[in-house]
Amino acid sequence: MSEALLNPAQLAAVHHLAGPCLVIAGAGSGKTRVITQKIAKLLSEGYRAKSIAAITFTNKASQEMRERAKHLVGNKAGQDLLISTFHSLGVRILREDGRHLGLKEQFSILDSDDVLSVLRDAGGTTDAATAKSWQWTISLWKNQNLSPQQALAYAKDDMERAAAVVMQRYQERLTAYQAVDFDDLIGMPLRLLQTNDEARGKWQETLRYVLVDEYQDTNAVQYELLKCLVGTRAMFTAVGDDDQSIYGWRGATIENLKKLPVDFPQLKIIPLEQNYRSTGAILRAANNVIGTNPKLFAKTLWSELGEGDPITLVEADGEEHEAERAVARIQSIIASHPTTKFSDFAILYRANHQARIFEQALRRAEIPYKVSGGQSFFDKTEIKDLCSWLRLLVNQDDDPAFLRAVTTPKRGIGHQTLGHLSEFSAKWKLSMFESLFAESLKATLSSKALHGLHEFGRYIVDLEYRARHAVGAEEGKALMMEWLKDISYEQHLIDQEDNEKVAVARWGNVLDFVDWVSKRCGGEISTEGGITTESPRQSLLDVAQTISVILSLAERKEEQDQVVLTTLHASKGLEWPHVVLAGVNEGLLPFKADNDELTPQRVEEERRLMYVGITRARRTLAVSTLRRRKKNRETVVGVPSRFIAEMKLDEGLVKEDPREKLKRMREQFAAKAAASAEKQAQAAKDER
Ligand SMILES: Nc1ncnc2c1ncn2[C@@H]1O[C@H](COP(=O)(O)OP(=O)(O)OP(=O)(O)O)[C@@H](O)[C@H]1O
Ligand SMILES: [Mg+2]
Repeated sequence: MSEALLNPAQLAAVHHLAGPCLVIAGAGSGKTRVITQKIAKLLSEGYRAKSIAAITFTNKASQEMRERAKHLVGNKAGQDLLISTFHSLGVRILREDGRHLGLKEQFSILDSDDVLSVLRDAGGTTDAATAKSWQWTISLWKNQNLSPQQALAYAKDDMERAAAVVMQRYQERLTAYQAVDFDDLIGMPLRLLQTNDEARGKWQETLRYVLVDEYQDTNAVQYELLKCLVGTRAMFTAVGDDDQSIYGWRGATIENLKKLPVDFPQLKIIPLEQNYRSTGAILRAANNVIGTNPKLFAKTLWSELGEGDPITLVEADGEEHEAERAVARIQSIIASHPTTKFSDFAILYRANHQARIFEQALRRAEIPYKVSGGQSFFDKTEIKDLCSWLRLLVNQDDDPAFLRAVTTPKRGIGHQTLGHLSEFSAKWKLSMFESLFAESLKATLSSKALHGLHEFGRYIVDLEYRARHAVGAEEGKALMMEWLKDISYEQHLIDQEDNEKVAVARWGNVLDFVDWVSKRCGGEISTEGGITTESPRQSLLDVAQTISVILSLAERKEEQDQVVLTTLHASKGLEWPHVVLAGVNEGLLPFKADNDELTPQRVEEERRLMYVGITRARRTLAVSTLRRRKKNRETVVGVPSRFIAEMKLDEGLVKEDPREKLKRMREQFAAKAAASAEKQAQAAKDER
């Protein structure tokens, strides 16, 4: 990549080295590209790699930027660049110079759970909700750079005053533990640089040039830190888009954009107007939506990529139907454009919990995917626990599954016993399960231990028998519930979790899993657009077999070619050729909790989120909305999001006709799968 691939405005931003520079421009206009190119420019101007700091919003974005930089400037220089988030830069400053604040080099960093437990302790409460609300409030204060004393003065009611008092005690405890929380990773370096001339001089000398991506989502403390780092030399470039400011709820403030020209009168502001990412249809929809918000910086964004495909509106009957339609869309696009990869697709949603149904549908279709910026349903501890049992039913020689099942929930079989069993099985080349009933095992184990193991073994054999004969949804479900009761799994979750709410949520996941599995036992009858497909009823063991295969496929595939599932927040800065925006309904996007008020400011931030979502798409965009949706386990009527009307799709819209599309898709996909199987068979033959 060379500078030839920059337009004049981008070039101006890259070449402006005389002072501070702000690139303010819409999505996909090449702001991030300006940053990487500017790094190359700085190196060519004689800046040392170690003296250039580029600050990104997430760790993942840092990694990507480093890769791109290496590509441009070579591995050595690429490695030496200081590319990090504000937080990891903060860690670095504190490790080197935290001693001026009384911090040892090896201080610890508390994660959110640690913070909660310190807060419970400091505030003398066991109530999780109270501790959470303190955590939230204290974090917001810290992001506004308020000390506990200032917070107390600032507190506007009894609740806030209580939080400020807890904040004081919380801070004292952190000092005593030599620990810092995430907010301190910004706040403490700032305090250090503001109060210690030597440290400030050192860091200003070390970092000769600073570049900041996603500037619109910095908070007040980060801005102050940036100011301290660049000092009066003010050698920095910030790039951002006020229309993509989506972290206001976490204390990010658009004020930082307004302050910049005031604090740095010599600031050069460069707008970019050409969008290189999206087709005309997508860009128009994005501009229409964001046009509804009040403007901070006027912007025009145009694209040379042509009108492209119209945007597809999908109206789904419910969440499962929505997921099926998304899967069908992926299959259909791949079938008609054979060079398309799975990694060309992203499914974006507002809230993490929306991922699960998509995961299940993708698994069923054997499409590889990864859940980014959140945990996969199938990676949740409770689901992995249950899957280990199912795997063991299918294949008793699966040692890892055996080990997990025999210890989850705990049944008095200790590590020592299992250690002996493992040695024994290795010696005799048996699986652990096979070893259970070996005569000679008696010699190595106490009769109590042996009894426990035998009991477990017999239970598995019996459960396998019953699973083989539990055919259909009702029987499958009944057997699973019986099994969970036999092993007291719900109690196990309660014992494991201090927090009752979490235990209840985990049990809820278990029930969802039971529903999902038993539905498979029932055989599926799905009717879409007049086509009815029916798969036969199966036994629980058959379904367990399919799940085992799917699980092992998923484990093997640590590959790159995967559909991405991610929240809108985590999708910032990224792009995909094909995007599905899911659950575009009132209540979901804009999001509204039951006792929550949707203020105009909130709607504006949600609208920016919608804008971020639309602008991730390069070639095709499907917006899907639910006619009925689940809310607190009840089904309610789904109202399309106001943002759909704001897209003004009238001319450029197709409504997906499920009947035609589905039929065509199934035929194409089947033909393609058959051709590929044939090719593989031929290749195997040739090899022989
Ligand atoms: N001058 C250019 N010529 C061709 N392609 C470009 C040019 N500038 C940027 N691009 C491409 O356009 C796409 C968007 O660029 P980039 O990600 O830098 O935009 P951005 O402004 O940072 O977007 P976002 O606001 O979403 O973060 C990328 O695929 C990038 O490689
Ligand atoms: Mg970007």
